[in-house]
Amino acid sequence: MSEQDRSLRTTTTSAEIEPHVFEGELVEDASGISASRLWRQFVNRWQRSSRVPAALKSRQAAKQAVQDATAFALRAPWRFTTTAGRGLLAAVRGWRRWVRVHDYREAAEHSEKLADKFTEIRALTLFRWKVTVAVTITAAVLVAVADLVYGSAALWITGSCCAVALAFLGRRKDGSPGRKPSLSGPRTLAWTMDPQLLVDAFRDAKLIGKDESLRLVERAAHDGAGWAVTVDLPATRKAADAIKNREALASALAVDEMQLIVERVRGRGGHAGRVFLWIADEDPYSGPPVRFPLLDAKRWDAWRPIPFGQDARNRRIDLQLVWTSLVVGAIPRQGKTFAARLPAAGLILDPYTRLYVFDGKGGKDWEAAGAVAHRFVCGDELEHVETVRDRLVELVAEVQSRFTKMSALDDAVCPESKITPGISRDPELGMPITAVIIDEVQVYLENTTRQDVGGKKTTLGAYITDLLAYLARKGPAVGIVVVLATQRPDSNTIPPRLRAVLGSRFALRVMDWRDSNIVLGEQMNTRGYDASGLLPRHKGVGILRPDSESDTGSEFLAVTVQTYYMDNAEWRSICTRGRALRETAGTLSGHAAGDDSLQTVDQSSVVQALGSDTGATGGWSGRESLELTEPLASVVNYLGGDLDPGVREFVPTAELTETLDAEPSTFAQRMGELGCRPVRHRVQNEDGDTRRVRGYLTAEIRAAVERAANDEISSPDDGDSDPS
Ligand SMILES: Nc1ncnc2c1ncn2[C@@H]1O[C@H](COP(=O)(O)OP(=O)(O)OP(=O)(O)O)[C@@H](O)[C@H]1O
Repeated sequence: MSEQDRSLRTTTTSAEIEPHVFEGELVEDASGISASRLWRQFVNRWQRSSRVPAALKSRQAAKQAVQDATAFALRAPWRFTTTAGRGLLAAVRGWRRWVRVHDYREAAEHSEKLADKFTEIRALTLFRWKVTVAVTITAAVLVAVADLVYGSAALWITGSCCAVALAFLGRRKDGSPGRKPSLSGPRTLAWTMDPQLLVDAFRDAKLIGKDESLRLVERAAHDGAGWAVTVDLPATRKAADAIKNREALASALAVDEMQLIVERVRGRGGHAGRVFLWIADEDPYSGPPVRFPLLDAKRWDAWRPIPFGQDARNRRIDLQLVWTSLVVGAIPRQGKTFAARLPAAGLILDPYTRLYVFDGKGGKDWEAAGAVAHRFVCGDELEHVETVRDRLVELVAEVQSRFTKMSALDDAVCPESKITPGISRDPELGMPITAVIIDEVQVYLENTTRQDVGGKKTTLGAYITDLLAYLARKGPAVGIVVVLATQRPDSNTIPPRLRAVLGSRFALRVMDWRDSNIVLGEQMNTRGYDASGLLPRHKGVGILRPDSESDTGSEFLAVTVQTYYMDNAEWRSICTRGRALRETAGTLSGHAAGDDSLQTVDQSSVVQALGSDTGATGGWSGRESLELTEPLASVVNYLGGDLDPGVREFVPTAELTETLDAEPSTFAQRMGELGCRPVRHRVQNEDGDTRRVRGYLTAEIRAAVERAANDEISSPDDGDSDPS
């Protein structure tokens, strides 16, 4: 058989056999394979199992685990203690929130119903305190009993259980590393429940130091439309500073400063460090205007304080007019005219009162007063300004004649050389309470028409200023009341010589603190009273500084007042009523009675009166025309004739600062800049004792004025610049 045949056969054979060969697996010997296979399977599963701890999966991991376990064991006591401590803190905090009914209170605060819920909250707080005390006592008794029965083991077990529970409570949770930051909720009233917050607020406002605290004289209580609390400051702190820093305190308490009233508690039960706080629930001046109470009065007595407005706590604020004068200052449209018409209305309703009404605006605002006024001028033309001047000259002459008349009166009728209600109503004496009411007084004070007064050249405006200053200074004793309103309360419009003698001040909103100080008095902004901070929407709201010298001098330095509201129709009806009252009493006179004739007046005696008092002519006070700088101008104005050589040698600093209402250190500094140095001088008091006081020699003041005349003193700026 050939090679080819063999190959063909093989091919053929294999082709024949192939269909009978099946797929198969090569199987090793069974006994040798299974043990190693099982081990590998086990190792495989052990390594991959998530249930087997990593530390047991490799030798290296086990070593690391042992190291970690050792470290953990060493750190465990410390960690347990801190965790339990954290738990204790959390527990105390939780208990505090619970016992103070925090959740309920917050809900009430959010819905602004805290005031309504106050009693409920207080009752619940008390109840929870009782529960706390009961639980504490019970727990203590149980532990004591357990200790007696089972020995100290019971204490250890209880302590351990508590520690574990606290540790559990204080454990760190993912995403809560330590204290949770919280969004601040309304903190406005939180202090009412927690006095500590009040202490914090005083600290934040820098009214007390870090280590100082407050003493709560009375717990916070809801009073009217706000919360009231009385506190005692630490011994080194003054209530006046709290009043001064009202804004900072308002910020610390998270309220608008308009809502916060800070008052010093005076008189019985009060002292220099006792502060009364009242926080209004909402803007106290946002409500509707309050009706003027005298609208319903048939008549009024000018000697009685006249209702003027309400403070934030809705307390009525009255204005005493007899013995004093009033200036109202504000930017336009804030309620100046409306405010000035309130005292005018009170005076109109007294038929024994005589009125001089001058309206520099010339509108309808005062028109109705023409029916009742003894003298009435409405307009800003030169003829009007001249008429105002003539009427004031007439009145100055009358003041002189009243003094003469009063000096001749019997002691029984006139005991104190001051007008009395009896004198003012006696038709035979002819000395009724006489009010000079001038709206937009700047129209008259700023008139620059040249005027010759007693041979001295001056302006019409300056002359009117002198006349008004005389009336405001000398007039109150004989029943003259000056009420001025101006929309330009700057130092050029109301010169210091006039400003210094105006007793009561009312500042509605003004442009800045300087203007506010011009109306309210020097340094008033640094004492916490700044009318530039009043809001434009608060029409008729202003800061009232009543005359501290008047007999009814109030206990507060100044107060924010919302004036009563009297619309034009009501004002007209008051004027009509005033006229009817005068007709009945037979006191209708002058313009209202159709008599506008000018009285003949001895001009030279008027000039002389002004010269010896306000200094329009001659005398040392006449040096005001030099445009003296402050405070020299006010000093010269105040001392007047006392500055003449040989009259008065020395004037105490305290007298000047008190009279001029100046801050002593600033006053001394400015006087020093003007070359006046204080000296110590012996003065005799009323008891005849002598003592040494600081003050100024009038010769020094004269010298400073002389230097001003010689232009040795720089600027004539008499602005109320405030160092603050
Ligand atoms: N007590 C008040 N309560 C509410 N609104 C008031 C009060 N007083 C005045 N107003 C309102 O303020 C507005 C301005 O008042 P007023 O005319 O007295 O301002 P003014 O300061 O005299 O303005 P001007 O300088 O232009 O004369 C008035 O229209 C009045 O409605």
